[in-house]
Amino acid sequence: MSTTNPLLILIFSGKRKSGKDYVTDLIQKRLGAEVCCILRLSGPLKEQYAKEHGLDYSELLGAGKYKEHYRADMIQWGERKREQDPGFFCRLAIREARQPVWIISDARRMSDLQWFWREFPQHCRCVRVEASVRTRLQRGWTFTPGIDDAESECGLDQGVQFDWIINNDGDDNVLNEQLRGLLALAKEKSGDNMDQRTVTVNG
Ligand SMILES: Nc1ncnc2c1ncn2[C@@H]1O[C@H](COP(=O)(O)OP(=O)(O)O)[C@@H](O)[C@H]1O
Ligand SMILES: C[C@@](O)(CCOP(=O)(O)OP(=O)(O)O)CC(=O)O
Repeated sequence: MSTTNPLLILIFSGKRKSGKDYVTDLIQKRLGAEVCCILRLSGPLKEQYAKEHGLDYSELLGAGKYKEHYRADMIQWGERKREQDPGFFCRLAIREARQPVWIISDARRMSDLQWFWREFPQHCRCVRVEASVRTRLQRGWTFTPGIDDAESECGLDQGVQFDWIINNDGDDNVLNEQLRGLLALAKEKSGDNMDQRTVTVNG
């Protein structure tokens, strides 16, 4: 499989409603869509799951009850797929990425991190988005047994050396201040030599 070689891969994880989408959207706005793309591992997962089960993919992408109705089964289905092929969703997620900076907005499992580190050892950085339970509750989160205490939500709670931990409880000023280092690195990398950015992904 041929793809375009990234210069930086920012791999984001965090609990539900910690603000991963909010923070990654903000970073993409700062860098511009030609420089930075947002890739979701859950995108191809939902697409394949919908195909195999005769479901509505666009409804699964939404934030409504439809996705929640299928979430537990989707998690289990995705885990079975990953057991057979740990890179399955990672490869699908990056297939159309052309920008120099990639944001993976929803890493959940060690196998996802390991796949990226193995394929792109020079380019990966891990970022954790954190928000308090109180903030997450205000954003509409409710604890769901079988989901919030399972690997899908807790798989990266331990054992990862994060390059940045972003606290997302405050206002945009607090957030912007914490993103300075990360944005500076992305600008530095994407300003680097952008030649020879074609690579073959095997795993
Ligand atoms: N710093 C913030 N300021 C204002 N609203 C935020 C902030 N972070 C997240 N939100 C809001 O909280 C909700 C959950 O955030 P989201 O990014 O979807 O979380 P996650 O992707 O981690 O589940 C969204 O409605 C989002 O707009
Ligand atoms: C089956 C999932 O991929 C569903 C993920 O759906 P979203 O990516 O929409 O996640 P939330 O922000 O938590 O609502 C989870 C997994 O185990 O891979």
